[in-house]
Amino acid sequence: MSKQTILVTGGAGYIGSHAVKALQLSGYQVLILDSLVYGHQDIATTLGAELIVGDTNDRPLLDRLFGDRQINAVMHFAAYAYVGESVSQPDKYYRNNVVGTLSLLEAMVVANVKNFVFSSTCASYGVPQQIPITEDHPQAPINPYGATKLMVERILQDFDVAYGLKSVIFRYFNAAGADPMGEIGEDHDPETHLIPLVLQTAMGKRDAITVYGSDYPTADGTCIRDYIHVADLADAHVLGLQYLLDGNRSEIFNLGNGNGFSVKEVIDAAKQITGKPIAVVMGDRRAGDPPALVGSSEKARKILNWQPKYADLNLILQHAWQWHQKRHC
Ligand SMILES: NC(=O)c1ccc[n+]([C@@H]2O[C@H](COP(=O)([O-])OP(=O)(O)OC[C@H]3O[C@@H](n4cnc5c(N)ncnc54)[C@H](O)[C@@H]3O)[C@@H](O)[C@H]2O)c1
Ligand SMILES: O=c1ccn([C@@H]2O[C@H](COP(=O)(O)OP(=O)(O)O[C@H]3O[C@H](CO)[C@@H](O)[C@H](O)[C@H]3O)[C@@H](O)[C@H]2O)c(=O)[nH]1
Repeated sequence: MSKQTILVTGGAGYIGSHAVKALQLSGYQVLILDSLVYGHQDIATTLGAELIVGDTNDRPLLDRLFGDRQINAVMHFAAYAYVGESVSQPDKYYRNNVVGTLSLLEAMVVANVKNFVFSSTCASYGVPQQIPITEDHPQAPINPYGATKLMVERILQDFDVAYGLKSVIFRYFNAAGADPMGEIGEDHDPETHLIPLVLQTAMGKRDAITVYGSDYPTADGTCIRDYIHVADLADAHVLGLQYLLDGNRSEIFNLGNGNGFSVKEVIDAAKQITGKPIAVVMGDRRAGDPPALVGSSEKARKILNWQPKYADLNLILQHAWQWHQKRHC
C-alpha cells in the first residue's frame, strides 16, 4: 500500500517540524507548506521532507496543491503566535490566523479532503476559573492571538456540520524542549519565549532575562505555566491523525503535563541544568498574560492513549540546552 500523504502547514517552524519528524517515523509521506516568514528552509532539508514555499492565504496555490497531490489529511500549524504582538497588531493575527485558515479549509472542502488537525492553544481559555483546566472550561481569551484560535475552533465546528470536515483540535500549553536526538529544536526570530531566552542568557548571548511581572497572585508573584515537551506534542499529533483516519468524530484535547512552574522556578531549574549563572531583571507585566495556566490532559490520555515520555521540566530544559549548545557552537 502506498503511504498516506499529510500536508503540514507551518512544518518548517518549531512544533510543526517536530510533528513532521514524528509523522515520517510513523510511516507517513509529508508535504510541508510554509511561507518561511518565521520558518527555516534548512529544517526541511535536515528532515528530508518536501517543502513548498507558500502561504495559506494564496488560494490558487492551495487549489493547485490539492488538485495535483493525493492529500489524505492536513495538520495545520501555520499561524502567527506572539501573544504580546497580537495585542499591538491584532490585524496581522486575524488576517493570518483566521482568514488564512478559512482559505485553507475552503480549499479542503473543494478538494474533498476531510481530516484536519489543528494547533489551538490554552490562551483561548483566558484567565482560568479553576486549575487544572479541562476542555469544558469556558473560553474567554484575553488577547487577540487566543481569540483567533477560538474563532477557528468555531469555524471547524460549523464546517463539520455543513461539510463533514472532521477535526482534532489540540489546545496546547507551553511547548518547550527540543528533539531528544538533537536534530531539530526551537529557533524563533525574534525569540520571545521564556525557556530559549533563559538559555541564551546562560550562554552569554544576552545580558539578563527580564521577568515579566512579580506581582501576580501566585506563590512567588511570577506567572505559572505548564511546559510540555515538543516531542510529546508531536506524538500526540500522530495519534490524533490516526484517530481521524480511523473514522472517529471531531474532538478537542488539551495537551499539557498538569504541572505548573513559575517563571522564577524555570530560571532556577535552568541554572541547575546549565551550571551557569543567569542574571535576572525584574520587569513590568507583559500585556495579555494570564497569571497561571495549567492543563488537564486526561482526555487525550484516555481517548488517544497519549503517554508523554518527557513530562519533566528538567528533561525539557536538558534537551533544549543540548540543542542550543549545538546550534550556537
Ligand atoms: N509555541 C507554543 O508554545 C504554542 C502553544 C500553543 C499553540 N501554538 C500554536 O502552534 C503552532 C506552531 O507554533 P510554533 O511555536 O511552532 O510557531 P512557529 O512560528 O515556529 O511556526 C509557525 C510556522 O508557520 C509558518 N507560517 C505562518 N503563517 C503562515 C501562512 N499563512 N502560510 C504558511 N506558513 C505560515 C511560519 O513561517 C512558521 O514556520 C501555531 O499555530 C501556534 O499558534 C504554539
Ligand atoms: O522574557 C520573558 C519571556 C516570558 N516571560 C514569561 O514567561 C511565561 C511564558 O512566556 P512565553 O514563553 O512567551 O509563552 P506564552 O506567552 O505563555 O505563550 C506560549 O504559550 C501559549 C500557551 O500558553 C501559546 O499559545 C503561545 O503560542 C506560546 O507562545 C509568561 O508568563 C511570560 O510573561 C518572562 O517573564 N520573560
